[in-house]
Amino acid sequence: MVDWTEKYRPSTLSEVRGNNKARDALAEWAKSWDDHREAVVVHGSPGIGKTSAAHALAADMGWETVELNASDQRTGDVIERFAGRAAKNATLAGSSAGTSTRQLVILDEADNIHGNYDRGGSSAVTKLVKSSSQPIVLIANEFYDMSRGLRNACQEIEFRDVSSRSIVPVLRDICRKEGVEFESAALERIADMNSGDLRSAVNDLQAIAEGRDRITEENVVMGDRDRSVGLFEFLDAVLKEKSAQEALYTAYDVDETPDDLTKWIEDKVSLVYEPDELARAYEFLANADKWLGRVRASQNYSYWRYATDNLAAGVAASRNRTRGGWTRYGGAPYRSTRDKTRDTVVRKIAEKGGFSMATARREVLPYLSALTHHCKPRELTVAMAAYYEFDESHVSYVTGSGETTNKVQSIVEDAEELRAELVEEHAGGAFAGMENVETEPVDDADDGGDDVLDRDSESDDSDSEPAAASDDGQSGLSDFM
Ligand SMILES: Nc1ncnc2c1ncn2[C@@H]1O[C@H](COP(=O)(O)OP(=O)(O)OP(=O)(O)O)[C@@H](O)[C@H]1O
Repeated sequence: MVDWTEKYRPSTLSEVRGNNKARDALAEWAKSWDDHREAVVVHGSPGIGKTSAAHALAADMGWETVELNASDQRTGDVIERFAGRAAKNATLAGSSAGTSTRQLVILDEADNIHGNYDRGGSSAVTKLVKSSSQPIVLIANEFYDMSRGLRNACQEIEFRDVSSRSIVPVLRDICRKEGVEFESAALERIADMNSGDLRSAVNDLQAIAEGRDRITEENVVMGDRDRSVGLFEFLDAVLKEKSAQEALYTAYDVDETPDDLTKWIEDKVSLVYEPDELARAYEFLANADKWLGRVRASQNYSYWRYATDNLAAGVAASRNRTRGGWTRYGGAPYRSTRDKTRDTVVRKIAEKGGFSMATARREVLPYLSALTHHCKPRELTVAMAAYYEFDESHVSYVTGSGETTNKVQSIVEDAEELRAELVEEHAGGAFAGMENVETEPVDDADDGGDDVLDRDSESDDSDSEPAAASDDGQSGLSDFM
């Protein structure tokens, strides 16, 4: 059981489907590199073949590759040394072999440099790009998230989402190689469902084909998706009962984020799986962790999809057989203090706004973080803390500031005052109403002691059902400024 997106990664540019023009431009860039010596940015949505194209290009040109991931490296300094060394090695190798072997430097997540590098990272990369003695391909989702200096220093090639028409032949080739029969309509449907993202189309195909030697259009249709699923039903689906495809769909119906689902599966899989199954499952979990890491580094939540593919379909496909019976799954998996703080913050946001946990986490939290980065503007940070009743640890989590700073403490104090004033002013009104909504203790995440969740308490677990918003629960921070 191997990951088909890896197994069928294009090995030459001609196997990269769709984007013919962009592909030709990339080949042309490489062939003429000696004349212009510029780096190139390849940008476009996740899963459409940018990284594959860079590797395939190197293979076609007979170049070595060095891959750097922007979010892995702490400082621009590291890149400079790393790429400098790569360049030097290449020169040495080239001169000793009497040929000019090139090393293609592939810098992934180039749109994510300022966020994750220490100060100066972006300019260090720009400097590297300008002075490199080796060709560099930068990969990015968002061209305009790169600094202007960096953009100006590079050629630019855009990859567009891959059309269904181009996705279908990729799926067809894989089916033939895997000996899976198919109805054309089934492959067309998979292509359509994945709107331009080849990685997720291939993942879907693998989940659907698991345990089948023929796939029909009917197999592709999602069942009843309009229900919510509890954690233990999800664990049973993945670890014991369901096909890879059904396990994947079940994962979409649990109101938990992929980080939490991954932790649950990691924690419980060994209660059910035998050693050979476990070994395969851990590989998929490692993949899921990789995608979660990319979400954290880039705040690009489209990667969640790939994490879910791995943690649900991949882990389910790692089983040799289905199992029945009842499993004592026990308590919630270990979570760090930071995880618990995050969960409390997300829950408070979900409750105040009437959002699902996933929406609070994916859409609202990043937005609040961006608005109040390092507690600026202060007034807005105070208003936010008042509205959501955040304490110091919550404010510092959201704003990315140190918890014990006087700044955070004084913000929380002011927030408490503001809240008291507003409650008084609006006595009987919306704010006071919210006060009532909040009286029930909804979160036990911060005390660390009683996280234990068992089957009996699952149904009254307040996690999955955020309290309804009060009348104007969605009215926004500006109302309190
Ligand atoms: N254009 C394509 N032709 C053939 N296969 C593709 C193509 N695009 C993606 N794939 C499949 O999807 C997988 C992921 O592609 P790749 O890593 O190149 O995407 P990407 O655009 O670099 O995405 P990301 O920005 O998420 O890294 C490949 O291993 C391959 O299986």
